[in-house]
Amino acid sequence: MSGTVIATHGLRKSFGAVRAVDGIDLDVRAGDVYGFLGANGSGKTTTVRMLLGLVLPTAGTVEVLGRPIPKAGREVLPRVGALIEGPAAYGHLSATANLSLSDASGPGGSRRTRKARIGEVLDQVGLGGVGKRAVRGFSLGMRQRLGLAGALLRRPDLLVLDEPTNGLDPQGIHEIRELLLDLNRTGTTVFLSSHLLAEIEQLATRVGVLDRGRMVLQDDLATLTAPTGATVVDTPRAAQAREVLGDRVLSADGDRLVVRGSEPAEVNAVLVGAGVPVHGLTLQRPTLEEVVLAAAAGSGDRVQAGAAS
Ligand SMILES: Nc1ncnc2c1ncn2[C@@H]1O[C@H](COP(=O)(O)OP(=O)(O)OP(=O)(O)O)[C@@H](O)[C@H]1O
Repeated sequence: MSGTVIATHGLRKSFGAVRAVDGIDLDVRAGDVYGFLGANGSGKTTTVRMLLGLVLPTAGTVEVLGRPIPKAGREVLPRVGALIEGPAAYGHLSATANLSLSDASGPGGSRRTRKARIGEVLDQVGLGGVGKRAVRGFSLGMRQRLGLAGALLRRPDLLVLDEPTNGLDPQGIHEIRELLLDLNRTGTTVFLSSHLLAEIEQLATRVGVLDRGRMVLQDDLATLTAPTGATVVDTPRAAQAREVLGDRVLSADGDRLVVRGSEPAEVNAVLVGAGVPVHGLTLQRPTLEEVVLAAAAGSGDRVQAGAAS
């Protein structure tokens, strides 16, 4: 698979006077882990629903795997695994029975391979030991994993996940992250929404930021957090270092200076040559949080920066 996997143009959804999604152009490419970041209520779920043909846009177009949605949904959606808010399951049935039902009810699931595929996806999401247990007794995290198992049943080319780590404990979050990265390494394009900046920063190769229905930023994470051309120096003799470096010092904060120049070794040589001890040198890079804050005043504090462990 190559090229564009999700493309929307001017995608909009209004609910009465509320523009939940306000003219967005998503650009997701094969091989991406695309992090769709936005505060609660910014329009992520509505967008995801439009990608899957569950909600009709008010205006604009959606293409998934090169085909228009909802028109070509029957052809495209069997190649897409999806997990959207609060996956539903029958509580009185086992995990295996639930997966068997959803495989049988959707298009394209071969009965011959069903049992093997179910066993495989339960193992993948860490539910291998509890496949026979009734879902009624599952924790929220286990239900979330079961939903993810359902999304993986057809070995999709594209996974679309709305807040996939909601309700998981730190260990569960870690496991899902590893699983998504593994799937991505073996060729699955992953589109996931989250309100957690740290989660997106740890997972995504490409980032889109939604703020009150509008896209305020979309680019590769590596580009967004590329070195700024400055070096951060830690030295116990900051005053002396400032004298040596003169107007190359862009800012100073205690023992830490930001110095113009993208070769730490060169900065080190200048300082050490002048007898200034250096404790640390790093290339300065903006964090995703800083980039998001700069792109949309007000949106950065609505997106949760808290660590996704
Ligand atoms: N069916 C609906 N009818 C009316 N308004 C809606 C409907 N669905 C969503 N909205 C509104 O659209 C806006 C975007 O909601 P949406 O659920 O897409 O956001 P979100 O980013 O997914 O947030 P969350 O993470 O809280 O689900 C909100 O103001 C919401 O109240």
